[in-house]
Amino acid sequence: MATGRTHRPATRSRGIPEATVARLPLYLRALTGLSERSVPTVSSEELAAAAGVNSAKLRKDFSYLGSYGTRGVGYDVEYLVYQISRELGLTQDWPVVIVGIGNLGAALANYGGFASRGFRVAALIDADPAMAGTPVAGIAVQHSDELERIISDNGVSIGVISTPAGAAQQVCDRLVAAGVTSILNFAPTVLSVPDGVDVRKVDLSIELQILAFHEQRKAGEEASGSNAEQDDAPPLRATPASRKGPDGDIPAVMPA
Ligand SMILES: NC(=O)c1ccc[n+]([C@@H]2O[C@H](COP(=O)([O-])OP(=O)(O)OC[C@H]3O[C@@H](n4cnc5c(N)ncnc54)[C@H](O)[C@@H]3O)[C@@H](O)[C@H]2O)c1
Repeated sequence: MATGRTHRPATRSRGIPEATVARLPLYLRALTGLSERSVPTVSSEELAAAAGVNSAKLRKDFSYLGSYGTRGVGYDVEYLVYQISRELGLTQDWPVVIVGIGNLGAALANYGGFASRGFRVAALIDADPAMAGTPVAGIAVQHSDELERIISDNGVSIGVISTPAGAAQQVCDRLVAAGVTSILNFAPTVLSVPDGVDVRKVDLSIELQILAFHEQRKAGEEASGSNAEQDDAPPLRATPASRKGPDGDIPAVMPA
């Protein structure tokens, strides 16, 4: 669900394109489901369907991992889980801090999916002195005066920002100065970071706006279909890629 982009070149150092990296979590989620059902092998078509990705693209993605499957058998589920987890750096524990423990920060802290994917919530930080010591998801909130010490003590490299937009850049600067090199930003603002720091932005309202665009387009197509002669303007239509979800990272539009 993360939108925006990382501040990195399109191809990572080991030669895996960013678009492939962005799909690896989708494969992993599908594979984890198969693993939980003790399914031993899976074909590229089955896995592609489960991940919502085109199967040719899946095979290309897996070739970057050196994983080609066995003809007639498919891919070994457990080995692929291991390979992708290793590639994503999930075979190690990642301590994460969440800054801004309001509605969203508390919901994120309570989300069980982080820990099961190797992300341990090491600390919850908020600027409101009244919140200091308050337990959220079983962790006592700490005051933001402690931010630098917390980052250093816990060896944190990943920070989540869920403060109001006006505070996000300052929080980001402090996180980076304290040693954080990856930031997941929920605040509706663009963050400036130095080279070497990755930022991913999550904005549900942007996702909704994209859906609204498609809804409007569908309604326009219906209207022009039933009353085509009255509509001179060419409607915008989505490219096929924009309908594919994970395959089409940025929905593109072009004149019909
Ligand atoms: N990305 C999304 O899809 C999405 C969805 C919902 C909300 N948001 C955004 O997430 C942010 C939080 O929303 P919310 O509803 O939880 O707000 P909220 O007001 O409930 O919580 C914000 C918290 O941040 C704390 N805070 C303020 N300044 C701080 C600072 N400098 N350092 C540390 N903590 C600080 C406040 O004390 C408060 O507890 C907002 O920017 C909002 O727009 C994004």
